[in-house]
Amino acid sequence: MRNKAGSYRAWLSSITMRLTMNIHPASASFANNIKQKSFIFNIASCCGASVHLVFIFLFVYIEQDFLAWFNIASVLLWLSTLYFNKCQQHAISASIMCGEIIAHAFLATKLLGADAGFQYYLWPMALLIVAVPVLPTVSSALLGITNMIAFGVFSVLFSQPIPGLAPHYFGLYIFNTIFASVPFIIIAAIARCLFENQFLKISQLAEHDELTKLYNRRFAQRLLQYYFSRARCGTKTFCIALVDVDNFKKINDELGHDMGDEALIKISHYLSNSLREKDICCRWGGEEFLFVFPNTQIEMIHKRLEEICQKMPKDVNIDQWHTPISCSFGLIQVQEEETLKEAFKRVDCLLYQAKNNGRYQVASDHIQDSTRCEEALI
Ligand SMILES: Nc1nc2c(ncn2[C@@H]2O[C@H](COP(=O)(O)OP(=O)(O)OP(=O)(O)O)[C@@H](O)[C@H]2O)c(=O)[nH]1
Repeated sequence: MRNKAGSYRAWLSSITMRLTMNIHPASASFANNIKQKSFIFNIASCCGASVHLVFIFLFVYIEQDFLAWFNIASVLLWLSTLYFNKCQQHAISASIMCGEIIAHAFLATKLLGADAGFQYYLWPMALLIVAVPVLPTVSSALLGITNMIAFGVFSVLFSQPIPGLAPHYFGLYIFNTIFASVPFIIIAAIARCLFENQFLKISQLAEHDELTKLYNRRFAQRLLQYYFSRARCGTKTFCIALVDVDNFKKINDELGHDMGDEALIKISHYLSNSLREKDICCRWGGEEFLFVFPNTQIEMIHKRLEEICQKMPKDVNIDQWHTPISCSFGLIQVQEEETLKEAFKRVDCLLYQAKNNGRYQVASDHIQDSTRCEEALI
């Protein structure tokens, strides 16, 4: 019972933490976020100020002087939000916009009736406040709900048409529904684009190695799981190769770690550029790389790797380093029913054998047999 209450409290506190969480200024995405918020809010400020400017003429035309004067103040308020956007005070901007929209919807529906449709502006405002993270999640959700409650209340409270306005209702309704729905769609589309963009950037960061820009080990593991599950169905054969730079420690020791990094970048470029488009090159860790060759037979890949291996000392040149740069390769064709662990044991074993036999060569189960290789490990 106590355990249940404890886990409930932990769940509640984790939810509360998430809901009230703000982006920390030290976060890498902070600068990017600020730019995107400013972009959306500047669009909102400009749209808001322009629509309210049009309202002034509209209210003069239908002889609603009080609303026309009110809208002069509204235009100034919306323009003032541009200043707050510039100062990165988006929460203040959002509060001003929200307050103005609620007050405007209240006055316009009270004086002109809900049939004029001025309450529809509460919808895009609710979307803006909830979709763009300028306020903590709880506060923005509460403001969004407030907008929706206001929409319902105004629609019901002021549902009686105002007798003198009957000829204007159709025009006002069309005008308001268009001018309220266009920002709604624009905000939703921008939020979607930004979300997709961020997601892409985060995936790039999560799947790529910082130094070489190749796919990293996390990605490689997911990729292998995918190919192993396909291979288990018996239709698709694939090969994997483990590649290790020979005597890399010497480069680090003699030229320093920074030059070692430079060398790793050049080696990774050479290796990845030597593969076909459908093959995948990942940095497995340190000076080790993993190749995945989908839907391929080992005979062909073996020849290809021999070529890559042979050409490497000529094609990879590092300043101040006159010893030829080379790699050793272990290559296997993954067998049906073989597990990832078993396949890695085999390929690792072949790489070990290539190293043991003098480096700068390809050891493959197409030529070597893996029993001999396992013996070499003992
Ligand atoms: N500069 C740099 N060095 C790295 C990086 N990752 C691993 N290393 C270095 O790579 C070297 C690997 O050394 P070893 O495992 O002894 O292998 P090796 O010298 O290449 O010798 P063999 O593999 O036996 O041919 C170590 O000196 C690591 O510090 C990196 O990201 N940058």
